[in-house]
This record gives sequence, structure tokens and C-alpha cells, in this order.
Amino acid sequence: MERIVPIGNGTKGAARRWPLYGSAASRAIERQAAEGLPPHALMQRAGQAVARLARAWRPHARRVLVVTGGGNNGGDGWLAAALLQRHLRGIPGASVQVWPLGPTARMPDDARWAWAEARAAGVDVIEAPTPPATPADLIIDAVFGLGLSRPVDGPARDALRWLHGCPVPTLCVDLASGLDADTGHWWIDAPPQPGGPRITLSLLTLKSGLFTGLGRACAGEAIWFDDLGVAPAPQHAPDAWLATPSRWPDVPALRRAHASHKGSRGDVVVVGGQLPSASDGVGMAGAAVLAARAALRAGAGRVYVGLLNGEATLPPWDGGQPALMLRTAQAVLASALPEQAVVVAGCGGGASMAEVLPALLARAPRLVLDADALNALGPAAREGARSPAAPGDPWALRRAAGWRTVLTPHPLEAARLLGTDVAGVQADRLGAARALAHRLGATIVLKGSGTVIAAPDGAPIVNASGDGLLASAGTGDVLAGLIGARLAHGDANDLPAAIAEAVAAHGGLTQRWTGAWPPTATDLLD
Ligand SMILES: NC(=O)C1=CN([C@@H]2O[C@H](COP(=O)(O)OP(=O)(O)OC[C@H]3O[C@@H](n4cnc5c(N)ncnc54)[C@H](O)[C@@H]3O)[C@@H](O)[C@H]2O)[C@@H](O)CC1
Ligand SMILES: Nc1ncnc2c1ncn2[C@@H]1O[C@H](COP(=O)(O)OP(=O)(O)O)[C@@H](O)[C@H]1O
Repeated sequence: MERIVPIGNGTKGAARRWPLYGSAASRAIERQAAEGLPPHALMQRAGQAVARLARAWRPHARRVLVVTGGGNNGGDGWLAAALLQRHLRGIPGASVQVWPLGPTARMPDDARWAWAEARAAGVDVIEAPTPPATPADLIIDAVFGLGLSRPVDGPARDALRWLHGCPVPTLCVDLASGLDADTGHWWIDAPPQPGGPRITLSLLTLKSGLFTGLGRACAGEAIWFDDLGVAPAPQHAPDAWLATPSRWPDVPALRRAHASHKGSRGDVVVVGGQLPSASDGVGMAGAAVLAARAALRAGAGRVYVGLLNGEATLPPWDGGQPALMLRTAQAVLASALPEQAVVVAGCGGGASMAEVLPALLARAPRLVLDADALNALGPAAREGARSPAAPGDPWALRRAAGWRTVLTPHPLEAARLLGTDVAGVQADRLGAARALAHRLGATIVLKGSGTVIAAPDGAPIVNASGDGLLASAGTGDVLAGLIGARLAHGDANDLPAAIAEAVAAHGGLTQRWTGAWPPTATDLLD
């Protein structure tokens, strides 16, 4: 059994990728494993793992309530109840109660066997439609796991609303009941915020839905994993990969590179940051400066900022980071920077972004598109790869030339590109990122809790670092700058993996934060 998140303090430790599986692949792995094992072996291992973690997490819990459903997730709960009952037997005041939601008569074989074990162990079964009045020190949520793929209503919904709002430490078996294993969609019409401390133990496989969408919000403070002694066969391809942690930027390696110079670290140019004009008074230069500062902080050799709106007066320098080279976007376009540097375009670009975007698409072999550059993408991008491509279609030209295009949308920007809404994107973030990657032949970084990095080929990567402290203006600009710096460092043959390093490092910035006040985007770069 291993703890997967939160990532330990050794964030610079060995990078490890975990395979993530959806429900179909998990079931296939389970079927194949079960064929080679004695009856009920997997459920026995699952129940043992649940009981072991429950005891380790809450060693002083005396009154345990196990809430079970009618499938094998419930079966895991029944067996854990049997084992905890044996462990607590004879301790004054100790009790293990099971509250089954719905009839136990039609349970699958494994679960029926576990139910019989629990009855034989003498667990107390609550036969009531309403939650037990007896207080518990620990709740085990074993209602739904892989088997949930539609909204929960009726008595089950009421019970789950009670369970999730309960201020009692709760261990979720496989998944918090209500969470979709594939997507991280939440199937209950009540907020997924846990009422008390909570952890989740994923069994057999790590499910994709645990790490993106509402997965992390529902799973609690830690996600544990027990593979039940099963190694998936190679034919079971992962649906995604969990990336944790990042070794980049590798400060010791930069220190050791005695023969290096600023040119060998690579150049980044940020094009964006609309300066306020006399007519509209709207300025967003700070976003471009944040991206540029992030690129510089992460070790890019030279960082330029091309600010938009030539009518306005260009600030002479950035007082916080005078090493940045400020100029107008027109000056950038008049130079060879689009060809030579990694171009990060869009941060704070506003409506002016549309004026420079066509030139950047046509000239920049390494291009990161964020924010207003995404909003300025024309119908060619929305329609995606056309066959045959219209003459001059920049996307077709970029694909043909093997140029690198990275898009970093947040869910609303992704929704605009896909012609859907935020709910549509969030309901299946892996699917949305894959769809955009296919459509554009580009690498997509779909931001949010469990950022998804998807290329046109291969399984997406899901980022495990970061938390709610990132939810403030400007942190996305910082990410765009970090991705720019990572690409400028070279050695990005595996583009999604290189981007995942930058995304993981970005999330790691909040992990280091110890201040009493939440950090601003600038604080993250101190
Ligand atoms: N069989 C085994 O040996 C193993 C089983 N495992 C456990 O088994 C789980 C999967 O078991 P199942 O496939 O039986 O699925 P679940 O137990 O997750 O769910 C199936 C049950 O939920 C009910 N249900 C589904 N959607 C509902 C809705 N919207 N409203 C009300 N009821 C609903 C179904 O009628 C059925 O009773 C895994 O998540 C895991 O916890 C794992 O421990 C691996 C080993
Ligand atoms: N709850 C969260 N958990 C993890 N990461 C988050 C969370 N909220 C925001 N982020 C991250 O913060 C960044 C916000 O980016 P974005 O929405 O573009 O903001 P802005 O445009 O203001 O900079 C993204 O990298 C996103 O993944």
C-alpha cells in the first residue's frame, strides 16, 4: 500500500508516473486477475487493505460505521467490517455497525460471501432507512465504486448527502461514493465538500477520476493505493498517466554546467500584455510580465516581453525583475525572435492579440498559446484539421512542418474552442483535452484541479501537484512562462512529458508555501 498524494516533502525525488485506468480497463484487469486466483481472493485482499488502513489512520477509533452498497464496493465494506469487528472484539465500548443501503439479497457472489463473513463475525447490522443515531469515530464509505455512472437519486442520494456532510473521519473505499471513476464527475446534486477529515483507498488500479475534475475535492486529504498484488498485463493500456513529482528546474544541473552561458539556456519571448490606450483605459501588461518573470525565474537564459498597443508609452523596465527586456510587440515581430525563441503568446493580450497572432502562427516553430491568444483563434482552429486543408491554413502548415504548438486553456477557454460549455468540459476533462489535441494536432494543457496534458497520440498525463492556493488571478500566466522556459531549455523530445514537468513544478510552488496568507501569483515566484 502506498500513499500517492499528497506528494511527500521530497518533491525533487525520483519522478514516478503511475498508470491510471478507467472503469472498463479496471474491470478487465480484475477479471484476468481473478481467473488465476482462488475464489474471493481479490475481495479478501481488498477488505484486508481497507481494515489495515482504517486502523493505521484512526488507531483509536472504537465505534466504526460501515455504509455499504449492493455491489462489490459494498462487499469490500462488509469484509472490512468483519475484520475490524474481530480486531475490536472485547474492547469496552467498541462496536462495528454496517448500514446497508438497499437490499442485500441480490448482491454479486463476492459481496455475498463478504456479507456472510461479516454476519459470522457478529457485526451489528442497521436495518433502517435513516442514518444511525449512534455517533461513530470512523465511517467507511463503501457504497459505490466503479459501478456508478449515472445520477444518484431517491434514498441513496439522501444517505450519501448525510454521509458526505458528516463531520466524522471517513475512509472512502476505491472512490468517494458519487464520484465517476473515469472522469471525476460528481453524480450527486449536493456539493462534494467533505464534512470531516477524509482519505480514499484506491484498490487494484488507480482510477483516472480520482485525480481530475472533482476527484481531488472528493477524495480528501490523501489518496492511498493498494494493487491487491496484481500487476496489470501489458495488453491493459493505461487510460492516462499520473505525473508526480517534477525534478525541473534542475538547479544543481544548471550549477554544474560550467561551460554554459545565457545563450545556452534558451530564449523566451512573451507577446501579450496590452497597454492601456487613451480610448479604452484597459491595461493587462502585468499578465505578460508575470509570465516573463516566471520564465526567467525558472532559468531561461534571456527573456523578452513584447507588449501590445503601440500608442501607449512603454514602461522603461520592470522594477521587480530588471533583467526582463521590454519592447513593443511590433519590435518583436520586426526581429528574428519569433523564429529563434520560444514564444509565449496571449497573457493579458486583450483584443490586440488578434493583430499579431497570424504572424506568430506563421513564424514561431515553438509556440505556447494562452489566454487571449486562445480567444483570438479563428474558425480554422475551431474547425480543426480539415482534409484537405484550406490554402494557407496555419494549423496545417504548422503540423506539416513539425512545429510545436502548445495550448494552455482553462475550462472556459477550452469550452469556447470546443463549442461547448464549462460543464461539458468539466464532465470529461480527459476527453475534452484529447478532442482538442486531435482537432488541432497540438499539445493541450487543460488547466484546473488535475491539469490534463494531452497530445494527439498517446495517453494523456494528469498532474498531481497543486491545490486550491493556485486559484487566483495570474497563476495561469506563471504557468505559461514556466512552460516557455521548459521548452527553451531544450531536451523536450517527449513534449507532453516535458510540459508535465513544468506543470508539476508550478503546482509544487504552493506546496512550499508556509505563509499565513494565501500567496499571490507574484509571491509564488519569490
Ligand atoms: N470483485 C472483486 O473481487 C473486487 C471488487 N472490488 C470492488 O468492487 C467495486 C466494483 O464493484 P461493482 O462493479 O459491483 O460496482 P459498485 O459496487 O461500485 O456499484 C454497483 C452497485 O451500485 C448500484 N448502483 C449503481 N449506480 C447506482 C445509482 N445511480 N443509484 C443507485 N444504485 C446504483 C448497482 O445497482 C449495484 O448494486 C470496486 O469499486 C471495488 O471497490 C475491488 O476491490 C477489486 C476486487
Ligand atoms: N483548485 C486548484 N487545484 C489545482 N490547480 C489549480 C486550482 N485552481 C487553479 N489552479 C491552477 O492555477 C492556474 C490558473 O490559471 P488561469 O485560470 O489561466 O488563471 P489566470 O488566467 O488568472 O492566470 C492553472 O494552472 C490551474 O491549473
